Parts: sequence; structure tokens; C-alpha cells
Amino acid sequence: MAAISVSNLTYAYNSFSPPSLVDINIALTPGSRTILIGANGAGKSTLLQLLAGKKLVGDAADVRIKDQDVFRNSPEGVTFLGTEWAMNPVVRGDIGVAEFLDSVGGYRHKERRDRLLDLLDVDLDWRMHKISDGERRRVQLCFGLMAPWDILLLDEVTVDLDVMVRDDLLKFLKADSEARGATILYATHIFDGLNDFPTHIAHMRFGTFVTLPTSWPLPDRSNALTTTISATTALYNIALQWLKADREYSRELERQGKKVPRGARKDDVRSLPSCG
Ligand SMILES: Nc1ncnc2c1ncn2[C@@H]1O[C@H](COP(=O)(O)OP(=O)(O)OP(=O)(O)O)[C@@H](O)[C@H]1O
Repeated sequence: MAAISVSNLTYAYNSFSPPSLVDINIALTPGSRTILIGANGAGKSTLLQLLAGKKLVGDAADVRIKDQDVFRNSPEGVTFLGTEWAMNPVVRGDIGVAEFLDSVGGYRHKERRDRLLDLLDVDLDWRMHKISDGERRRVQLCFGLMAPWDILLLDEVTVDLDVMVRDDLLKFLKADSEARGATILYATHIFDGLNDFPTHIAHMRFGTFVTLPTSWPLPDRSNALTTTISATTALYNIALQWLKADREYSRELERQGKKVPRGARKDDVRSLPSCG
């Protein structure tokens, strides 16, 4: 049974916009850690939010976590952490971190909470309205990760962490996923220090997958861009190649007088070279 499975998923935010996701079909195995790579607007956040059950999809789509429909059954053990959390006025209010974490059940997971407080260097005496963006992000991660999760959906939440905290956090997530067979799907633009983290990588472009989740490191071979991708190639370089290919694709469409779509037609996308 797949940890996450998506079939026939096409999604538009409204009836007058082109779809932001087009015919998505993926299956992620339990215990896998997949990095979602794609340019701004590729559809990463939309996909993560749909998996978190935050948006309703049409009847044709089948979106499952642990074989349960994410909308109808709300599967347990799913944690979604996105960037918008820190904007919520509630978490910018005059409340202490200790009180805040207890109000969301921290006392039930004391051991994990204390480990995360230490790892993320969070002070229980901080007041939520007086801390920096990075400090607030660390509180969010402590809040989100203290209950053991089966499925973790991460949308660029390491963006304002300092390098050391980010590195410690990635090591913690990897060890936690390995120890408990838990699954991670992580959208990011920051590839420093990420080489040893994923079991799979995937490439999205204009709302669809150009490279489905593929085992990482990639096997040695040459791709259509005549650049050799080998097991030693850093994830950063792969991401750079993929995003360059995306830009070439957009330019080619423009040369052909076609408008670059926000949610591209899948035939357009799939006719382009893929590195995966
Ligand atoms: N609330 C919204 N209403 C309408 N369209 C939206 C909305 N949010 C996103 N979109 C559109 O959906 C597409 C996918 O956006 P999404 O945020 O999923 O991309 P992303 O890959 O996460 O980008 P980024 O790397 O910038 O976070 C984009 O074309 C975007 O303009």
C-alpha cells in the first residue's frame, strides 16, 4: 500500500483560471523522503495543500493517504507545515511559548517536545509577539513535529532558519523517518546540505510531473541536455539543470508564439526533454 497516492488529479483554483495541477498520478512508498523540485508557480504548494485535505477536488480525482481519501476520511498521523502559519495573528499574539505549546497538546509528547526544543534552540520563556521570523518558524516546527507523524508534508518551512538549525532539523527528520518508517514530501528551493536527505526526487513544471518521484541518487547516465548526471552529482546541480530546462521550455513556447500557460497542457509539458 502506498503512503501517498494520487490519481487523475487536475485542479483549478477557480473556473476562469487554467488548472494549477494537470493530470497528476503519483505513488510514494512508506518511509520514502521525496524532494519536490520546480520553479515558482510549478504547483508544489497546491499539491501539498490538496494532500493535506485543505482543498476539495472533483470526483474524478483520487487523493489518498494510507489508502484513505484525504477529504472524506481525514487520515490520522498527517502533519502539514507551510509558510503561511507564521502570518496567522494567533501565533503573533502575546502568549508565552510554553503556554502556546501546552495549549496545542505539547504535554502529551513531552519527550519529543523537549528534544525538539533543544534541537531547534527554542526558549520556553519567549513571547510569541516579540520573536523574530526565524524564531517563530522554530516554534512552528516544534509545534508541528512534537506529535509523531506518519506522513509529513513540508512546504518550504526551513526558509528562515539559520544554517545550523536547518542542518540539525534535516538530520532529525531523516532519523525520525528511518526509525518509524514515516514518509516525507518536501517542497523546497534550498538545496544546500540536502544531498543525503532524500530517497527520491521529483520535478514539477506548470502543474504536472516532468520527472515522477525517482530514486535518489540518480543512476549514472547522460540526459537529453548532454550533461552527465551521475550518482555523485549534487542535488543542487540537478535542480539547476531542471530549472534551466524549464526556462528553455518556456522560451521555446514563446518562440512558437504560444503563451506560456500557468497550468500548462500536459502534451506541451511531456514533449520536452526530461532529466529523470
Ligand atoms: N489562491 C490562488 N488562486 C489562484 N491561483 C493560484 C492561487 N495560489 C496559487 N495559484 C496559482 O497556481 C499555480 C501553482 O502555484 P503554487 O503556489 O502551487 O506553486 P509553487 O510551485 O508552490 O510555487 P512557489 O515555488 O513560488 O511556492 C500558479 O500558477 C499560481 O499562480
